[in-house]
Amino acid sequence: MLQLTPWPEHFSASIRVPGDKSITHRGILMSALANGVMELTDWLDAADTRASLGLVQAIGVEVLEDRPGLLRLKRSGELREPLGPIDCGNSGTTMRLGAGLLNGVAGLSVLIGDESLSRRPMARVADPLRELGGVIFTRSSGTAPLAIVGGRLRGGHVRLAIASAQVKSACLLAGLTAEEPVSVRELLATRDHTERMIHAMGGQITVRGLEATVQPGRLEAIAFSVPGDPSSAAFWAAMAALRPGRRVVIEKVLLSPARTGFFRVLANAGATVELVEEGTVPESWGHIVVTGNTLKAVQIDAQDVPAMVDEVPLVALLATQAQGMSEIRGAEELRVKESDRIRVTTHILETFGAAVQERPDGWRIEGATPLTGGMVEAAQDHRMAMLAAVASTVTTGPVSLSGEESVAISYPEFFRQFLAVKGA
Ligand SMILES: O=C(O)C1=C[C@@H](OP(=O)(O)O)[C@@H](O)[C@H](O)C1
Ligand SMILES: C=C(OP(=O)(O)O)C(=O)O
Repeated sequence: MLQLTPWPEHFSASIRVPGDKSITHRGILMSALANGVMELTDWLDAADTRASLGLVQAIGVEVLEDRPGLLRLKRSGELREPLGPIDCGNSGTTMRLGAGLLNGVAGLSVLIGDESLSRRPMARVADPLRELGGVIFTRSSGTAPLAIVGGRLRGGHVRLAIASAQVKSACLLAGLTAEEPVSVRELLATRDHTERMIHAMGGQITVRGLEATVQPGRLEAIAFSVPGDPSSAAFWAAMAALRPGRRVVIEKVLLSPARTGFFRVLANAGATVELVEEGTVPESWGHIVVTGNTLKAVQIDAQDVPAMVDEVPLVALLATQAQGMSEIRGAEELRVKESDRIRVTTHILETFGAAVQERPDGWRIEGATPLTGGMVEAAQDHRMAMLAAVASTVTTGPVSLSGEESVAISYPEFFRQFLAVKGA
């Protein structure tokens, strides 16, 4: 249990956040489909990406170097059938992208996960892979464990019924080892790191609007530096935006438009937000400066969600400090993340005294309301733990937070940095 005491009204900080989780996962997983040595500098070393590392090691990828700041991986020979079940831990990305990748491994692969991951929907990935000819089983509830009989995928065309970069990516990775090309049509544009990385690694991929088509073929390994994760940067940006007179600079962050929706919402709410591009490899990256001003209410709907899906709970927190009625709709996907993030966010914000009306797909939130503090639980969800910590920077009283160790999933150094910035 962590005791978080109230913060000063104003502060100014410069922060470096860990490497992007989505890009690190893809770099690790795609090393299994490549010739040569894959080299990731500034990779995210956290529990979720370690699950992906375990997965590729189980099928024959060799770790040449694994140290802070540098990961070097090489596929040795043909991919081999894993000896036992592969534990994806808490990581949906490992399980779903892994389900696609393992179609290219002859034999049986079984994917298991922790209690939270074992509750999350996997039929969404098993169904389209089956449509492409894959042989894949889930429990009758459509959840993990997953069993994949590899080497059978034909290829073809699938149309996805939900907006999910993980499901799209699973189909594209499966397509690289299929007999025929795979085309995936998505519902709304989601993060396109997989498409970009296939292209950068010499794969044949075309993207037209919402449809991506990949040709089967081996990739070539690449070396690149992973920019900071905008979903981790969002916690610092929110802390600054919550009060006039606060300012943060976040260095070397991924600025891909498919990931920066939250920063656009901050600007619409009245914060001063600058995204300054400094490079374009492996994708646009640069620094972000956020200065707090008086906030006004925001309106979010389904179209806005994919570019900020993991940041939506922070929008709810901001709405409690914004003048007027904010409405967040079309975010029902949050209910099937590591926790039911709509319910847990409501619980945290209500405990602190906010005026929150929960809906099936989001919230109506009336602001601005003073937040008191109190005792909250992160529901073993890293993003809920960090949400509560960000909220504690504007509460009048202390916050007791349990489940704070969950930050090891995506941002192990979060609380160390948080206390350092506060000067505690
Ligand atoms: O593709 C990815 O790397 C991710 C996609 C999103 O999930 P969905 O595909 O379920 O929307 C996101 O919530 C997750 O943290 C990472
Ligand atoms: C939803 C998340 O990750 P995953 O789906 O990979 O567990 C997240 O990091 O917020």
